[in-house]
Amino acid sequence: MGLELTPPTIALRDLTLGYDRHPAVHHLDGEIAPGALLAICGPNGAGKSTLIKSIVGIVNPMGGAVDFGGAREKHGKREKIAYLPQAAQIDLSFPIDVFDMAAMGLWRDIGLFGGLSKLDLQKVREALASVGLNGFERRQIGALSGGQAQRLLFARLMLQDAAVILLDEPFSAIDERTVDDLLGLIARWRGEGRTIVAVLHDFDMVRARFPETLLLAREKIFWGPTEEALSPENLARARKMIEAFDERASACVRAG
Ligand SMILES: Nc1ncnc2c1ncn2[C@@H]1O[C@H](COP(=O)(O)OP(=O)(O)OP(=O)(O)O)[C@@H](O)[C@H]1O
Repeated sequence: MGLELTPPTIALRDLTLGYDRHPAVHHLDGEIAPGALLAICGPNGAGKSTLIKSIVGIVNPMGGAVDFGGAREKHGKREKIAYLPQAAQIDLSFPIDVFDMAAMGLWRDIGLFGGLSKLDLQKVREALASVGLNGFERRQIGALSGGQAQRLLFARLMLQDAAVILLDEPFSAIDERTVDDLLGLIARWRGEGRTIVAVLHDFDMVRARFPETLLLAREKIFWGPTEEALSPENLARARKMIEAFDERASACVRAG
């Protein structure tokens, strides 16, 4: 599948994010270059999901901005961002089969009530085949294993044909073979010039596959080459930073 739009530079400018006026991410600056393959790492509660959601536009900044350099509106269309939330936030219990679920990746192009053309049907079949789900087209999604469900979600992402793809812990509770297959897809997307940002906890995988890493612990600990980002010193600083926040949190609870 060719890339219709070149990815924008995504600039985070003094970005502060939070919930109910409690900041979760502080004063973050940095740029995600077009075609970047960026891992976001950090302890639990570091603000990784919150950051991803702010790039998608689900969480609004308390301060600063996520700046697409005016490129979010191009050719009369909103720049497409594909987003895969954490598995726990995805409801796979509704009655729909694998084929129709994957085809939902095309809805921006065909509209909610548009029919699928022959070419669309072909695209869906190809996407399912490329994640190893041929033969599963008419299976209800609730009857898939965790790994098969994740393959399906990757097929749907692929059909969105977005210039920017954001993945929040895409490999938790997924077996090694599925992870390898899905990492292969990510490499293919990168080869097509897409920007890919993934929240990941497996440092070995990040070192092997992701050239650039943002190590986050409520604020930027390091953003740059992965080997440096994940140095023992930076990881220790990230842990300390989160512990400091936890202490403050429990002090507030006691005070309340
Ligand atoms: N909807 C929400 N309402 C209030 N607070 C929230 C909400 N979502 C997240 N938070 C808080 O914001 C902080 C950052 O959470 P976030 O989920 O971004 O961290 P994370 O780095 O993705 O963590 P994990 O690795 O555990 O998924 C945490 O203190 C969390 O409790």
